[in-house]
Amino acid sequence: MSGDVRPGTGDEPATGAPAGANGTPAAPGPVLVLIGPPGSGKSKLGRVLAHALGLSVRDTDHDIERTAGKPVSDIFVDDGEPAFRALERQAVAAALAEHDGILALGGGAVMDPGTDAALAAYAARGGNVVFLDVTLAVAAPRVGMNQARPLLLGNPRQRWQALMDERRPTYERLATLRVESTERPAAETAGDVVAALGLEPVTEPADPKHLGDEHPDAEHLDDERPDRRVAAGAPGNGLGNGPANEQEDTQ
Ligand SMILES: Nc1ncnc2c1ncn2[C@@H]1O[C@H](COP(=O)(O)OP(=O)(O)O)[C@@H](O)[C@H]1O
Ligand SMILES: O=C(O)C1=C[C@@H](OP(=O)(O)O)[C@@H](O)[C@H](O)C1
Ligand SMILES: [Mg+2]
Repeated sequence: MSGDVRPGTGDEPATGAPAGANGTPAAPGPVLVLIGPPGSGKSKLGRVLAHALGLSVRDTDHDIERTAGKPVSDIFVDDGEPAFRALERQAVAAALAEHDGILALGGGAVMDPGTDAALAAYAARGGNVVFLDVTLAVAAPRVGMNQARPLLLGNPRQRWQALMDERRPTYERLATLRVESTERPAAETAGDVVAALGLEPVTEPADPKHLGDEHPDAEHLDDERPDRRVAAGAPGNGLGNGPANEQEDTQ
């Protein structure tokens, strides 16, 4: 296990509230929310966790792209970052209110004061805010020169570190659980999250439609086709493993 639970929450039930099916908090909202910088693996872990737990996954970047009808990178170029952040604020609020599975946020979402407050309230009512912590050395090859991350264009390593330095205090303050996203396979990191929160993996593969595959832009947004993304469950934790999990993301 690499990670820690925020002091004061470690002795409580995984969801901090009487649990429903597979850790679903009694209070409305996602089973868990993934936060962290670009390349920490929020989008990927979201899908792996959802598949392993038999839950649906929602990624606010995908919601924003669907609303805007274009990729995040185009929103930044055509409309500017403030317009993207406004869409993101709405997308996160809607997802926190509506979604009851796994929720992956964009890396900068937590810096919006309204989103910050909404996540703090979600955690206060027993929600799980999972900070995927990662070093520049691990994140840099993952994000690379990917044009889909407009904030990293120019000098990706310098930009990434500057963003992380600015955001780390917020990630740490909001997190109820911090897990290190290292060079291990994503399924192992997901296993840490599952174990720390006391969630129950399913043994049968989840229906692909629960993995975001129905998203109209899924092919563009995410070239990991869910039905071939997660291989056979790893012994003991029901999580997929291996090369099928290591394909390239765009967000
Ligand atoms: N644990 C991991 N091991 C190897 N590659 C990973 C891991 N987690 C994510 N990746 C890869 O890194 C890239 C960025 O991951 P992604 O989930 O999009 O990060 P985020 O949503 O946090 O920006 C993707 O190509 C993804 O497949
Ligand atoms: O860090 C950020 O401000 C951003 C991160 C991206 O999401 P990922 O963290 O999933 O890459 C995406 O929301 C947008 O490019 C802005
Ligand atoms: Mg992402």
